[in-house]
Amino acid sequence: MILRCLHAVRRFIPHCPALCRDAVSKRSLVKIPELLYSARASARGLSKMSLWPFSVSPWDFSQPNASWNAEMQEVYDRYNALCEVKAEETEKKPPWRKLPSYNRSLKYVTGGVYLSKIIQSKARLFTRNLKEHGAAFEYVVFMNKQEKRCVCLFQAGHLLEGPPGYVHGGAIATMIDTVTGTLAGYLVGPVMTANLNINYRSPVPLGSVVVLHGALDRIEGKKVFVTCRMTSTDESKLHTEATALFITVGPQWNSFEVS
Ligand SMILES: CCCCCCCCCCCCCC(=O)SCCNC(=O)CCNC(=O)[C@H](O)C(C)(C)COP(=O)(O)OP(=O)(O)OC[C@H]1O[C@@H](n2cnc3c(N)ncnc32)[C@H](O)[C@@H]1OP(=O)(O)O
Repeated sequence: MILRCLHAVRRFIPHCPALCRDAVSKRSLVKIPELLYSARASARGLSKMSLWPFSVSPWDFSQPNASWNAEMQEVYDRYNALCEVKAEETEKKPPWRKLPSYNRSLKYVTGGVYLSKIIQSKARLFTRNLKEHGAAFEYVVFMNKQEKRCVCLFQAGHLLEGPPGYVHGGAIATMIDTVTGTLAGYLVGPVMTANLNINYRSPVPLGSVVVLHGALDRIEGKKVFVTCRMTSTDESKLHTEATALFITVGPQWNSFEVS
């Protein structure tokens, strides 16, 4: 009976969040304790989590979940606490802000006049296209707009293997592109990656937690230069260094053609 109701609700909510999709499967009943665990894991996260399966608000993938290991949770708590610290007495907003993360970054951008509606509706952000927690990219970005920098906590899941036991270089590049692109986009609006240069210094063990430190280098007209370092959580070990160039793209972005 419950499942029939859930199916009926689903039919009338075409774009319900992942949780709602989960809720209509029998497996979802197994996932409910996991959600409650997540909620307990972060009391702060609880206020922002949607435990109500029929919510039409988009699912925020950067909330703590049961797949996070103790290190990920500990570093998250540390940065999350900064989001409530005001810079000065006179400062209204704290300098740090946790960014939400959805599985469509720009749901209503057409992506091109010839992109079919089916492709559009099925399109998902590359780093957020798995329902299984912890399998691939578990990450959360904290932004400091005043200092024009951000940090990203990244726990690399088992599906990101490259060399045995270590994270694939392409997965690392994906995270660097995501973090630097998010920073550039946050500061100047829509951008496209024009150039990404990466030096891999030491391999990242699968399942480990690392921190990506993104910083604005400079802006020259349409060009936005960003640097990124990937380190261990205590910053004692450098895994990767990178520079990225983004080009600001205006409203014409909507009219890109897909050949
Ligand atoms: C708030 C935000 C939240 C976001 C959440 C989402 C998270 C996800 C974030 C994920 C993020 C993922 C993001 C992704 O993955 S984006 C996907 C990967 N990137 C692409 O597919 C981009 C493909 N390329 C292009 O579309 C164009 O070439 C672009 C748009 C990049 C430039 O266009 P165009 O070619 O028409 O350029 P222009 O004529 O206006 O030139 C302007 C200036 O730029 C200089 N230039 C150009 N190219 C290069 C180059 N390669 N090296 C050095 N310089 C270069 C150029 O010389 C000129 O300089 P100047 O003569 O003025 O000095």
